[in-house]
Amino acid sequence: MKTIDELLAEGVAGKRVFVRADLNVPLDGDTITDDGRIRAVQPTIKALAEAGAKVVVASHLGRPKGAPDPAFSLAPAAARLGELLGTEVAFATDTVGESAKATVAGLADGQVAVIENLRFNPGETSKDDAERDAFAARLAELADLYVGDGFGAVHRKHASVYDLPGKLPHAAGFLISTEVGVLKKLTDDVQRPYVVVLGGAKVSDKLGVIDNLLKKADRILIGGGMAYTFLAAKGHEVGISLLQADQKDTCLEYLAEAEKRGVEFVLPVDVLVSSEFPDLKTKAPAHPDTVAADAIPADQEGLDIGPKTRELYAAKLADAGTVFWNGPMGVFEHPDYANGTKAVAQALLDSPGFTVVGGGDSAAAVRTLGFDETAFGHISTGGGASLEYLEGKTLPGLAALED
Ligand SMILES: Nc1ncnc2c1ncn2[C@@H]1O[C@H](COP(=O)(O)OP(=O)(O)O)[C@@H](O)[C@H]1O
Ligand SMILES: O=C(OP(=O)(O)O)[C@H](O)COP(=O)(O)O
Repeated sequence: MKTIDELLAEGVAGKRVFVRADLNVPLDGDTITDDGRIRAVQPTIKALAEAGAKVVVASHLGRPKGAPDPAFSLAPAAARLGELLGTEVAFATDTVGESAKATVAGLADGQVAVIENLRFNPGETSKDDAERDAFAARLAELADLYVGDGFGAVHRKHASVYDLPGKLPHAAGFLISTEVGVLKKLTDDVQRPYVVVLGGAKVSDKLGVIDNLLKKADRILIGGGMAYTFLAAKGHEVGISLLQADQKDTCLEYLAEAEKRGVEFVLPVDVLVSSEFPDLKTKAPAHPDTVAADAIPADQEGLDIGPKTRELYAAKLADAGTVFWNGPMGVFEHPDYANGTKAVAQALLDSPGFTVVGGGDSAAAVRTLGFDETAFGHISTGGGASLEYLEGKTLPGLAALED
C-alpha cells in the first residue's frame, strides 16, 4: 500500500487529489455535535494542500436514499473543516454535476473543496457493479490522484471507496495508516482476557461480526440496541425495543457456540425502559423505569442498560488484557440514558488492558460525556470497519488501496 508520504515525495503540486474521507459526523440540525472525524482526516488534507495540491474532499453522511436530501448535506462539515484548517473551503452542491466540476476547476494550487454527500447519488452504494463503476468513472474525472482516508467506511464496497481507487494512482492517508497499524497490533498480539463490548443501533450490520469474534474473544458483553434481539431469542418480552426479529435463530446459534467454545457471553440483567423515545433536542426529563431484562413491559422500549448491568459489566472488564468496544450502551445523547455508556467508558479506563473504542457514535459519546480521549489506548473513527478488520475480513476499501 503506497503511503501518503510516498505520494507527497513524488510531488502533488498542481495535481487534483481526491480524498475519500469519512465526515459522517453526528448532527443536531445543522450543528455538529462532535467533530472528531473531521479532525482525524485534517492532517492528510493539510499536508496535501501545503504541498500545493488542489484537494477535493468527498464523503458520505448518514444514510440518504440515493437522492439529494438537505438533512444529510455535508455543508456543515465543509464549514467546520474550513474553521479547522483556517482557510476558506469551497463547497460543491452536487457530487459529479456542474457545481462539482466548476468548483474543482476553480481551485488554485493549495486550495480545498468539499463535494456534496456521495450517497445523494444511487451509484455510490449500488450493488450493481456497472452502476457503481459508472459513478466512479464520473468521480475520476474530478481528480488526477486518489487518497483513501475514510477509515470508517473501508468496510463498504461503495463506488468512492472500492471502485474509484482502481481508476486513479492511489495511496493511503495518514488516518488509515494509523488505524490499520493499531488494529493490526490488536490482531497479532492480543493480551488476554480479550473482552469485546458491543452495543449501538446498527444491529443488523453488526450481529454478523459475532460469528468470527466468538473465535477470538474470551468474553463478549452485549448492550445498546443489540441486546434486545438476544433477549427476544431467549423468549423474553422486549416490548417496542429495537429488534431484528429475523436474526433470533442466529442469536441462539451464537449463544450455543459461545457455550461450546467457553466464551463468556453476557447479556444485560436489567434495563431502563420508557414508553417513549426521549426528546434529544429539548433533553426534557424522560423518567425511565428500571426493570429486570426478562420483565420489559409490552408497551415499553429498552433505552439503556440498568444499574446492576453497569456493575456486572464493570466487573467483567476489571481484569481485561485487551478491550474492544463498539456501540453505546444506550441512547447516550439523552442524559437519562447515558449512565450505561459512561459506566462502560469508565470501566475501560479502570481496566489494566489495552483499550480500543471504535465507531463514530462511540467515540463521540466518550468525548461528549467528558472523558479524556487520550486516556484510552486508541479511539478508532470506525465501528463497523474496525470490527470487520478484527474479524480478519478483507476490507474492500483497504484491498483497493493495495498496489
Ligand atoms: N437501546 C437503544 N435503542 C435505540 N438506540 C440505541 C440504543 N442504545 C444505543 N442506541 C443508539 O445507538 C447509536 C449508535 O449506534 P452505532 O451507529 O451502531 O454506533 P457507532 O457509530 O459507535 O458504531 C446512538 O445514536 C444511540 O442513541
Ligand atoms: O458511521 C459509520 O460507521 P460506524 O457507525 O460503524 O462507526 C461510517 O461512517 C459508515 O457509515 P455506514 O454504516 O452508514 O456505512
